[in-house]
Amino acid sequence: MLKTENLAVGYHKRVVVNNVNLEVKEGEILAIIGPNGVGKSTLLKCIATYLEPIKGVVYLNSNIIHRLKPSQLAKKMAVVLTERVNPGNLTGFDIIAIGRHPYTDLFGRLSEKDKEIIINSAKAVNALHLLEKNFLEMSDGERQKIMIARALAQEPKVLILDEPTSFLDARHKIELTLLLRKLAIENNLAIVVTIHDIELALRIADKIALIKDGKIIAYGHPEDVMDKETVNNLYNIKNANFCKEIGYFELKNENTADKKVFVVCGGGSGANVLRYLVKSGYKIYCGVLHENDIDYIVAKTMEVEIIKEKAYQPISEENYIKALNYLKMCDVVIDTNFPIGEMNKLNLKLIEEAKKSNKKVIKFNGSIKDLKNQLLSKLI
Ligand SMILES: Nc1ncnc2c1ncn2[C@@H]1O[C@H](COP(=O)(O)OP(=O)(O)OP(=O)(O)O)[C@@H](O)[C@H]1O
Repeated sequence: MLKTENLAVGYHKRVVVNNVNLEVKEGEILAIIGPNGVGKSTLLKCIATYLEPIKGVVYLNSNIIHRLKPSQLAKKMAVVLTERVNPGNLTGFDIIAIGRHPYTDLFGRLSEKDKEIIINSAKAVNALHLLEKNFLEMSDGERQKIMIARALAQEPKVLILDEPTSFLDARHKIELTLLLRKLAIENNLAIVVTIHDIELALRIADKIALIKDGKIIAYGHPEDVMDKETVNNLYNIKNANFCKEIGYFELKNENTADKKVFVVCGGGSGANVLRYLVKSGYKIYCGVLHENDIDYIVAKTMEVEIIKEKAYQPISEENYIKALNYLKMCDVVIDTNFPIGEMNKLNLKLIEEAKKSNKKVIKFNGSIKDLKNQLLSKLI
């Protein structure tokens, strides 16, 4: 459907992104990701024909897109840019109606069919209630919906969006990304979108292109492309790690509080405790964790000291001894109500050992507030 071939984009012959070879088909979402200023919008503007390529070609089906007449292109491609627009005293309906311009007569008169399409476009983005509302009186999320409805009213095959989530709160971000997914599937649209939120990108995109240093450094299915090294390298991240399995960032465990905490966890009982401790700067040691355990994945992403056990294997005596040595080094032990089964009953023994040797043991009751107070009282 839409394809770039050896494309170089930029301004006044200064190349910003070189050698771009991307493709997006009907029903697919391609997300373009990268740090500020790398050229995501420039690439998008070239694909949308607002900029001529410095080199290479953009194809829409088999047509060279920059050779299509604007009137031909408007029926095939719609573009939603980031810039906040000030259209004057227009309602939601009026703005969406602009999307019908490629189809209306010289005087811009709307037919009954045009009106029906405008209403259906508003419906598709859940914005029927905004048709009568003045655009200038809408919230950012409402405006974004209307701008997308305007694009839909063009009845395009390709939808190009530049940072559509940038002004939106968490709920509207999720709503909008789900909407894009729905549009790709139900309207069979090919969607190209730049997006800063890589956690959302991972969840909605079929393909992802990562831009850095003037080129595409990775391209493919997000699940394949976005591993810790690639994402950390993309953003030069030093104090956090991207977790491929879960698709989000965790802060790294850096010992700034000069206190060592031993956490016995498993099956997710420790994830929030670990997050709190990392934020607070404690040096963290974990008991033995199975390598397929959710707490293992979280702790590993944080670069916490862990003793790893093979999946589905009972904890070995050797690992138990290692854990005991860690435990001795720590100022306090946290028991997170981890699940105790045959596989990890030695972790329970660790808690007993800690109590026997008069270590300070905190039983986590689910409240981080209580944990904080107990830590403060036990560690002073
Ligand atoms: N109209 C222009 N003329 C000349 N240079 C420009 C123009 N617009 C952008 N640039 C430059 O091109 C480079 C890429 O900018 P672009 O806006 O494409 O980056 P971006 O990846 O979209 O950034 P952001 O994430 O901050 O939106 C930057 O160095 C920018 O200064």
